[in-house]
Amino acid sequence: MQKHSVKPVELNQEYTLVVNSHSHEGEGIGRINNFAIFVPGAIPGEEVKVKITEVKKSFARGVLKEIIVASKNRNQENCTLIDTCGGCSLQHMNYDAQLEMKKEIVESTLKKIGGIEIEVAPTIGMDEPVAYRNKGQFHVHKKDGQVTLGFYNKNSHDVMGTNNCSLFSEKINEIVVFLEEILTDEQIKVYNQKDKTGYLRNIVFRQSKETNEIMLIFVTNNKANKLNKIISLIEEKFPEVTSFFQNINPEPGPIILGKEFKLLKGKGLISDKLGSLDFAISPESFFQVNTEQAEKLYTKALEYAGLTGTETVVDAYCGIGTISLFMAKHAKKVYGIESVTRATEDAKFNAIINEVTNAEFIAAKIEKWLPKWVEEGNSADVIVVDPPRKGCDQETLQAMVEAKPGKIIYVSCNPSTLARDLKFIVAGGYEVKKVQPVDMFPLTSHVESIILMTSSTSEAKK
Ligand SMILES: C[S@@+](CC[C@H](N)C(=O)[O-])C[C@H]1O[C@@H](n2cnc3c(N)ncnc32)[C@H](O)[C@@H]1O
Repeated sequence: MQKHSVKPVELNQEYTLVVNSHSHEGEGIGRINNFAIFVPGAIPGEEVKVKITEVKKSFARGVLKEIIVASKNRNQENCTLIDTCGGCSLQHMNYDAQLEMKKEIVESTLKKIGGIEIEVAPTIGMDEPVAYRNKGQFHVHKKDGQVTLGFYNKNSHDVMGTNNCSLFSEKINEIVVFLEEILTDEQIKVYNQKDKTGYLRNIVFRQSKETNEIMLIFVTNNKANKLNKIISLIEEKFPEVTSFFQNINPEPGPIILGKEFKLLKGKGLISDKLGSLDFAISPESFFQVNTEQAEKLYTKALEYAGLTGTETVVDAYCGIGTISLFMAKHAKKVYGIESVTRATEDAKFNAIINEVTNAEFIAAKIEKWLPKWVEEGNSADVIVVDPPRKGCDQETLQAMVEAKPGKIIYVSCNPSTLARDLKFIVAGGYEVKKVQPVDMFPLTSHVESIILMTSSTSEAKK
């Protein structure tokens, strides 16, 4: 980006500009005298009036005041909270345009950070991108005696009610309203972010798409259990809530869940289905938030692996064993490696309920386990990695290329760390063959991708 000694825009002034590109967060970008202005909510092709809210050395940011010429990709029916909620940054665009933008984000990030130029496949979208979230994390807030469950405002930590959020099922929205009523009536002390006092901090929901059963997790500031009355009232009205947990989080920071979970009532697990496989999920285990799209993602992983029944597969960062079990029925042996012990236990249980006997799950950090496993002379035909947003550690990447599998499949929810890691793997003797974005998070700028890499050396296992 070019640096300007005299900025062509001034704070709080209004300007008219044409938007001609977008950022990786989906904000529109227009230029004044070649000085980039980022405008959330503006779409490439639009002419807009903006008010400048921030001026930096090489760019500025503005709020959209008026759309002078609208894009044909502008969505006309938006959520009533579009101007305040920080949740759905792409909801002002129609769905096809969102999918196209995500493809472009992946393509340009791979090129810019990874130096990889490749044709990216069109993003796999949903038939109907609504009510897709199987997990919701709501902040609990009290003002003038009234309790609200909601999300942070766009530009602050003020909590705003969700007003029937379309990302969740009707049932979750009904329970949210009911909880707001009973928490207000029962005078439950709500945690105050500012002075760090109070009891109830967050309420987390998980819902099974297959069975509709719901798990509720009450996040509290201390170990006291003041929730029994609330639980009885919910149980009476909503029999689909089958597990009630307390999670204790005394830490003052922004992380929602603490380390300790206590089952207060119910089964303690919810069950869901992906393809023909059943999965049991504990409150602390990772499970993709969009069940319908997760199934498409894992089906793609299986297609890329091209298994014939003779292969050894390593599924690194395996969670509750989703990808491992998708692969196990078509491979000789699968190793699933996961750092959260409880998730590994879920994975072992999931192998049993699906009658899979050739998958072994190991509770370990992959950056410790894989180098040792390779050093002991082991090798795999296919290595799948599906790391958290920060991507893979150097030790993992190094061990992966040293293991010389015929195929590496990389599943990622962060194009930037993906691009960084692919660059390393390419330097280690691999070629990027296929890049497939999958829309796991419709209406937001987040994008999941799956990448197939094959070895470009003859030493690797075919
Ligand atoms: C994006 S999730 C993917 C889980 C699984 N593949 C799925 O699709 O459900 C990443 C997983 O990696 C686990 N994890 C994080 N750091 C790890 C590490 N250093 N070694 C092994 N697993 C790790 C997390 O607990 C989480 O379950």
